[in-house]
Amino acid sequence: MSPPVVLAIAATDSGGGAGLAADLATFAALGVHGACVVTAVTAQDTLGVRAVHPVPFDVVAAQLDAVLDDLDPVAVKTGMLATPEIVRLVASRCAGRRLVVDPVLRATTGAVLATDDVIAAYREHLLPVATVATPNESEFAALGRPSGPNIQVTRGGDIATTNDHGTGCTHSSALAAHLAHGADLPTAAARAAAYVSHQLRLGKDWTLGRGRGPVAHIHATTQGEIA
Ligand SMILES: Nc1ncnc2c1ncn2[C@@H]1O[C@H](COP(=O)(O)OP(=O)(O)OP(=O)(O)O)[C@@H](O)[C@H]1O
Ligand SMILES: Cc1ncc(COP(=O)(O)O)c(N)n1
Repeated sequence: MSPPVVLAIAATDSGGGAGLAADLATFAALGVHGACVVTAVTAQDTLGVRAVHPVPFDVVAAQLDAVLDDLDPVAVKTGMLATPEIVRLVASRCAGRRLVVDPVLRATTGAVLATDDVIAAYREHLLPVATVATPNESEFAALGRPSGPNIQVTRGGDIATTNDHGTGCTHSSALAAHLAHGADLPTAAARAAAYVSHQLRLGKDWTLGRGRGPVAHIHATTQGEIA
């Protein structure tokens, strides 16, 4: 049987920890086929963001058309959306699907990834059509503390690790993957939290880069079989 298709609409992270790298690795780990629409290219590593280059709007729209026309994703997750025009496009084209919105406004390392007009577009256009939105505390505050059953504020957890770059991306992608498999929202949320804490535990002693390392997205036993 074919796997469900899940679409990630987000930005690249050259360090491979956050954004689309985290999204596609999580999709692979959880048995869904991942499609991706690139909204921006970031020059980034475990220490910080050096540059952000938004993809032109018509190229983002063309990627989205291609995926929606041909692959009919059962669930969509959004990460960094870069411009208010992209936020509005995603809201109009993805409303009605299982839509997980992770409002990426700032990197853990401090860089601002969304301007005020992007935040306003989230509030007006994207949050109202989300199946679930997963801001962390500071994103929740920046969005004006929106209320509603579809707002699930994320709050870190009890695993002590500095290898947590891309945790929010990983969590929202896991949520979308479980929704695509047919889980209801409470079940998908519980499974996503369990996946993230399990993978954070597996990667907590890794030393990749000099800053905040990535989550170990793929189960450790596969490493033993390959190496
Ligand atoms: N240290 C941890 N131990 C266990 N679970 C965690 C931990 N950190 C995060 N999680 C899980 O991942 C979810 C998302 O984490 P968090 O709230 O830190 O996201 P975030 O701040 O958006 O992350 P990022 O800044 O990487 O995008 C949490 O709700 C929780 O389920
Ligand atoms: C392309 C991209 N998307 C999302 C994040 C947020 O992840 P984090 O908060 O872990 O830095 C990021 N840093 N870069």
